[in-house]
Amino acid sequence: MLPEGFTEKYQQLLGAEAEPFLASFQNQGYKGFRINPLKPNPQAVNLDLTQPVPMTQWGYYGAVNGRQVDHQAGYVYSQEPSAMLVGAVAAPKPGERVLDLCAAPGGKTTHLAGFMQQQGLLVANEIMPKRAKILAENVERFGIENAVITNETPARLAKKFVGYFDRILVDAPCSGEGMFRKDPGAKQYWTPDYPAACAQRQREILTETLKMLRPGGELIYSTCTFSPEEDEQIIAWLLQQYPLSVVPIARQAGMSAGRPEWADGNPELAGTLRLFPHLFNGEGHFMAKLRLADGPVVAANKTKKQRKHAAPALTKEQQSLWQDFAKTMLPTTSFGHLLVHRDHLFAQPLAVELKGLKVVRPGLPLGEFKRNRFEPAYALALTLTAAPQQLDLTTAQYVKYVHGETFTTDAAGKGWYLLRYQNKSVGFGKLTGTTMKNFFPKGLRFVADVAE
Ligand SMILES: C[S@@+](CC[C@H](N)C(=O)[O-])C[C@H]1O[C@@H](n2cnc3c(N)ncnc32)[C@H](O)[C@@H]1O
Repeated sequence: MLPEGFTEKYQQLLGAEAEPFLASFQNQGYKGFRINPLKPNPQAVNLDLTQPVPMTQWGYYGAVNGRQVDHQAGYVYSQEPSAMLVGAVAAPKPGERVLDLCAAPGGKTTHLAGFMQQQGLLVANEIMPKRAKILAENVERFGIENAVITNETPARLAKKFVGYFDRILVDAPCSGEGMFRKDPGAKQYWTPDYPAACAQRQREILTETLKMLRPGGELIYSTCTFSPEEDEQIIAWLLQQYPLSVVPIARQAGMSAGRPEWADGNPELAGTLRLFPHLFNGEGHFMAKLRLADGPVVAANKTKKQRKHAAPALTKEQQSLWQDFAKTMLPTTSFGHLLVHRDHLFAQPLAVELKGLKVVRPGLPLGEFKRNRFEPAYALALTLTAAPQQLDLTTAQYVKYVHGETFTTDAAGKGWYLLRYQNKSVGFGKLTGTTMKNFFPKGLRFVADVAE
């Protein structure tokens, strides 16, 4: 059942089209997934790749099994098909400075990273601590090297990153009307006043966002709701408040233009994109792309520019432990800016000043210094395609590994091994004699489903 007031609202807005629109809520939704272009042979997955999602380079219709190696090794991300168009519209270029402001659980972040090809800086932020942790796990799984993950409010980020980003995605918290079919729980919050309350929060978020966008940069705004208050009316407000212009989004069959008449009539609004579930094989979504005019940075007086950043140096001992590991285990030893935080070693793609911010991960985790040894991070393993010392696991060994068990092997060497299964890097192990010690992260252990 749809919430009271919802049906009447859309009957009024959509007229004759309301009937098929409302009827679509009775149908089953669509499942989708994206393959990961950051991995070698991204197509090498045990999934059907015959039904691509239109306009998305790496998106397909179908369901992912979270207990199989394709998921564990970060070859796939399960994502609702309409949501994939947001990343496709944002399409950052390698080398850009990109902010994904409302990023958890990471559907768009992982998509943006695919475009960036490990080059430039991707700051993925999430305000809710628990969700930020899930975001970090997905970034890790996807093997993303150039991401910094923060757990901040937009206002606090805006103080640090004045006019800094080339591209910002605001996948805004919204009334979620487009998810009523996929997630019936989303209906419970809806009242006729809810969209206006969400719109107020969206304007607050966007006010901070604009301070962080460089002149000439692009803002991508998206919601998973149909409500004009949170969609066209937000874009109309942005166009009134700031020197922004709409970059029209190309449409394919089943995709609809934004409705200027649902806001202030500004014809530019027709360049935004709507996805309706009765016209497109996916859930409800709205997205817009806006360009900030060249000129001064939009910023409040009290904000500070990013300062030159001196990363905390490694001690001599740390340097030698890291170099010993890198020399024997890594194909390259150039990892951007190295920094140590509480005995953990990270590589930052660009030197970024994060002092005072709640940081979940300041760059790619490389490992941890423990007494007189270095223990490599799981995240590092998932970025590697090969290592001088590596072992192809049998199915039985893989099952044991992701379950957290040791296993025996007759491999000849000793010490760290990059473990691989079905040609995918799945983690690190450490060989002593014939026993491979398990370094699969405790919190991620699972019972693998290896039945094909
Ligand atoms: C639509 S979801 C993001 C989905 C994500 N982009 C993805 O593709 O996986 C919106 C996010 O905004 C966060 N959020 C809620 N209130 C916020 C606020 N005031 N400022 C910034 N983010 C907020 C929510 O916790 C939520 O994770």
